[in-house]
Amino acid sequence: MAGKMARNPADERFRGLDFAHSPEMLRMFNNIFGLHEFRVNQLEAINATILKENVFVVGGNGAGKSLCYQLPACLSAGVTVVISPLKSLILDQIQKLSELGIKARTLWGDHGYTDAESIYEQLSENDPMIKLLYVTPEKVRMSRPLIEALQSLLDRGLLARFVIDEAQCISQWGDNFRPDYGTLNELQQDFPGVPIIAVSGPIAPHIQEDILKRLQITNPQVFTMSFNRTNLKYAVPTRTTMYGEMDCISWIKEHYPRDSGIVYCWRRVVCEYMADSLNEAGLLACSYHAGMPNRDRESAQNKWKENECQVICATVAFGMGIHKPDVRYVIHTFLPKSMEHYHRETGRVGRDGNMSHCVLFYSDSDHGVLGRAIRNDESVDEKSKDGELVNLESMVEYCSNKKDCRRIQLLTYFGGVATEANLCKKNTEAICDNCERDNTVTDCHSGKGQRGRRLSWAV
Ligand SMILES: Nc1ncnc2c1ncn2[C@@H]1O[C@H](COP(=O)(O)OP(=O)(O)OP(=O)(O)O)[C@@H](O)[C@H]1O
Repeated sequence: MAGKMARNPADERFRGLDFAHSPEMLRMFNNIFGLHEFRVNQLEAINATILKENVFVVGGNGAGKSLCYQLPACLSAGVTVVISPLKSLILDQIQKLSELGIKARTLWGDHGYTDAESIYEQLSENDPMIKLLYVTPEKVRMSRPLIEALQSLLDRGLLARFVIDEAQCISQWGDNFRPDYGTLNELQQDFPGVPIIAVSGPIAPHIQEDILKRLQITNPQVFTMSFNRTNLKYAVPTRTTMYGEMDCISWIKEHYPRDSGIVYCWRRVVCEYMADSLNEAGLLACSYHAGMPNRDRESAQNKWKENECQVICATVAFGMGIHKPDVRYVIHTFLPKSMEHYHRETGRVGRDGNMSHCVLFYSDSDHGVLGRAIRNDESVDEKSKDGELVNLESMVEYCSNKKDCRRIQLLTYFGGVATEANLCKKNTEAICDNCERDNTVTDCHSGKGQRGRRLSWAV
């Protein structure tokens, strides 16, 4: 049942601007958010959310998923509670909302007592000014004062909805690094009648199904937003050395000798080796990984954000919650864990809409090395390992496919709606490596993607 819904396009009931809330919603869309045209399925997801449906929104990076709950939050009476995994993501959102004049606050584990007390006080008012309250999953499950404040909001009819952001963290197939996400299905029993909107980054249909099953959301309306980043140019060249430092140096010097970029490395030690190699070659590089003291990590990140350092050589932990608009390239020097990881990691470039590159330096040997690492990982249970190995196979398939359009391969994998405008040939610049070769543009036209599956063109 859930699987079927995950693939279905938005329900027609939620289309259009004929609802009682539409005029005010449109006014806020234009005047507060400064936006003029809804993106694919955005209006439908917003309407369904305002109409108190349980909603699941899935889409690529920068697709505009946040608006699907931020706009309803402004329009609804009461407080929208957003559960988000990372402080950096939370702070980024709150800053953006403050700039728009929307009152958003956060409570996290180490929040100062006075701030927390003032927030609880505001939540106890008859008509709280706070429209969005951001919390971590740990906080919402463990903090007695917060649970009591939410219960009080519920009793007074002021708990507008729960938003589960970064819902891909719930799946055993994806990022199961936050166990408290796994208990969020209890929200429905603890706060009956409060709608839930789950928001996920790029995930394949089988992972959507897994998340819906785990969250046990009653009758969810599923909306898929775009996975296609038309300004990104994908390529998978062969890696010529073990760590790919020479490949990176010559590629960066040829394409972006001065622009901002990210080089993802497999291990912490490789980040440092890569940064040293790039610096020796005359490129300004910093390393960033969890083994560094906080102070050094922050300093590297700030230097990179301020363009004092051009390339950041990091493990994939880097980038979540960092919205630097002018990142021109992301290079992977090893095989990403899954198509989901790859899509998310490459999603960190080109947020300003300008042409940007996603280069994956691949070696056939990566398959065996990563497969062994997964099998030998004692911290992961056998079932999760099986999921990770299946994910890895999809990634290998993508890298080994030298024929089909990369964009189409990605879209097919994510089960997104492909339109004529999604074709590489429609992008004057951002044509993938496979389409640049002779006969492959014809394959794009035939609509054949990965494993020969056909895409449904909505033209
Ligand atoms: N309808 C729209 N028209 C133009 N810009 C939009 C629209 N909706 C959202 N945006 C803009 O797109 C950018 C990305 O939006 P948002 O942060 O909601 O994306 P997201 O899907 O949550 O991505 P991520 O998962 O990467 O955070 C923002 O700058 C936002 O203002």
